[in-house]
Amino acid sequence: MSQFWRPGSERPRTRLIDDDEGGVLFVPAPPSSSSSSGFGHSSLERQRKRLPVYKHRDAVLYLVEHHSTTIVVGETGSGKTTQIPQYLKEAGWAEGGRVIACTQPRRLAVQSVAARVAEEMGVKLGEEVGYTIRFEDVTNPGVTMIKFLTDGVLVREMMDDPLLTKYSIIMVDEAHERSLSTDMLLGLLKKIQRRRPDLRIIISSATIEAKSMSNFFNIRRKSLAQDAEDCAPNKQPAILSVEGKGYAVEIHYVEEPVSDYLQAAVDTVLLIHEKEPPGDILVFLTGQDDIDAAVKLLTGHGQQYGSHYSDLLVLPLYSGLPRGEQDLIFTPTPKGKRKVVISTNIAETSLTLEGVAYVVDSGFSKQRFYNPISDIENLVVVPISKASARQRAGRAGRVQPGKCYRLYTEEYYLKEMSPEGIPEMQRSNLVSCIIQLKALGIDNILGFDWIASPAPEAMIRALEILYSLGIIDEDAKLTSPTGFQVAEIPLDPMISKMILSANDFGCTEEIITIAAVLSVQSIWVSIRGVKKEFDEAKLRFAAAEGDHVTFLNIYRGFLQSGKSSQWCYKNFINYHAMKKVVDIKEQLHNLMRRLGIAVKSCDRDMQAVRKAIIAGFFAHACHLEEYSQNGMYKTIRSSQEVYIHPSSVLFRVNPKWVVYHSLVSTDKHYMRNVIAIDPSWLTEAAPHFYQLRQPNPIPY
Ligand SMILES: Nc1ncnc2c1ncn2[C@@H]1O[C@H](COP(=O)(O)OP(=O)(O)OP(=O)(O)O)[C@@H](O)[C@H]1O
Repeated sequence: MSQFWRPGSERPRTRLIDDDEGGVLFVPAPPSSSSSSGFGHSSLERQRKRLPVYKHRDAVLYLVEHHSTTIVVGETGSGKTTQIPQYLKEAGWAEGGRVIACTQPRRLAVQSVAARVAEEMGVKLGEEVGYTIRFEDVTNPGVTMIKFLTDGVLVREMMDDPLLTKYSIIMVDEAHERSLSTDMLLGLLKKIQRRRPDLRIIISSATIEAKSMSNFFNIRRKSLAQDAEDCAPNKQPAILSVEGKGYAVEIHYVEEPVSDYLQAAVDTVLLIHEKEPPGDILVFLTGQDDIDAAVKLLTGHGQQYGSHYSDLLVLPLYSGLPRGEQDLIFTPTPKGKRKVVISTNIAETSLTLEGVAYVVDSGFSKQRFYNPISDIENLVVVPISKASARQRAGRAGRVQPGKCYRLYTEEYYLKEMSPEGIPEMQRSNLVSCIIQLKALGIDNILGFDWIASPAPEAMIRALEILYSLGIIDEDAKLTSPTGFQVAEIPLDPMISKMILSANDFGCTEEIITIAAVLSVQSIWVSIRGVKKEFDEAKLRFAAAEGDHVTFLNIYRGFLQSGKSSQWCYKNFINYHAMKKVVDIKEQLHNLMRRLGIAVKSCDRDMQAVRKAIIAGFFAHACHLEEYSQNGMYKTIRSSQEVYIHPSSVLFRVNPKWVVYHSLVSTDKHYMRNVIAIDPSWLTEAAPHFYQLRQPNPIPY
């Protein structure tokens, strides 16, 4: 603790938010504002007019009218996301049944921003303002004028409507995040623009490199005369810089690098609580493990040191957290309490948490890195970029002045931190992305107009996997019907292939249940301090075949209980997750109907179920090392050392042959959701794959 600056304990080295050249971008705070919720429409109207973007309303509308693409760069909290869609609606861009779309990389942001805009417009969410995320559509076709959605959902919509004809304007928000779907979307939108001169695109962010984005969208004109004839807008992108920001955010840096960012974050929270005036705290850590540890330390502190610290209301936030628990971060902080939200970078962009006055930034995040040689995706803790650091600081100062405590030195920030992160496209498994592009008729994936090209090795590996699954043929074209059907299912291609194969084994009913469970993060609720009871509850459902069959037992139990929340509570099962499973299953049912596949049950023939799982996941087969004392397996495909995850019902059971759903890597590679198999089923399901991959036959 002593090695870093203590807030309030000595004179802080304070910087106002500065740009990379050290110039001060601080703009005096507007007159004090009140919080929104519970306030009347006119108060919200006043708040809207105080936002920096309001002064640029006419400029936004002018540029959008006259340019195919407009790039809007404006400080965090300046009002881009919530205001621009409303200006466009007011200017008539949603008339005649047209819709204004605004995409976000994250589901949580989609939901919260849509709710805010509906509130500002005084309408019910799901009517004039709605949102769509995977498996959740809160819109009313024909009524919804402003629609928030994830960029992934918009790409998927193109399968039914390749030119996205219902949209007059598509605003790609937080484009700096460069998620896989954002990059795909940008390339696709550029293609659509050529066919739809009426479509307008807005790219917005606080931290985007506007010039390179503008170069990407700079479509060469046919000729000025031709343009005039087409009444086409100017194809050269316009760049609008929204000057000004909401409230001041003081940035504090540590004097010396910290050796343990988790402990430093906890200490900083305690010091803020001790020394600083009321205001909630938002802490950025890397993942669930870190977050759980910090929650434990902070709540433990409260119990140990009494009333002052027990004023802290500590809440975790990560994508795997059930919806009900995520929603707690938006509820007003009870009087006399200070909320501490400990989050992954899920809260880094777009979110406004009303009470937050302090941000603690660890300087790290967890990112996926895919290794195409081993076909393993690792979650790695890496330093964040400057763009992320500025976004994190921007979560303070939205409804009141704020402070951001960076747990790294100013010198590090200025001299060593990279300006932007690596686009997800260049560190991801590309299987899903390739299927989607192929389904949209883009066969030459390498020749696609990427804003940053993906690695050729990852591309080759993805094509190999798709070929082995029978989703593409020798010419790398989608197979019919399998390839086209897989593309229709909004799930990982291996799961989609498993669902389609279930038809051959007469167990589609069971397999779509399993697919639905695999689509929610976790159906268990693990409560600290009751491990024994939790393990006992798990055992009540455990199936010798493995986790997937265990899920079927739980699902059956839930239905037999009449979908009771009490039953869930008693069995440590997450009620919200189970409701979601029922909902997703229903949607998969409808999808099967659309694909002309009858949903049949195999009536507890678990061999059929396991064979269907293998049809999708044969590439994830592993064999227990013969003399292994510690449950070490090797993947058949690349001889990687892997272990069964302790959360699996097969943990310590260690069947000889298994197939897993996914790997998580911490100190070791752990298999999550594991099923025991007979090795002969592998060659039965994928003889081509095992001949190709396995020069020495599998040792039966
Ligand atoms: N849920 C909310 N409650 C209270 N105020 C809100 C809420 N959402 C937005 N605001 C207010 O509107 C302002 C603008 O938010 P908006 O999300 O439009 O900004 P932005 O420029 O898109 O920021 P970012 O780049 O961080 O996403 C916030 O700074 C805040 O003052």
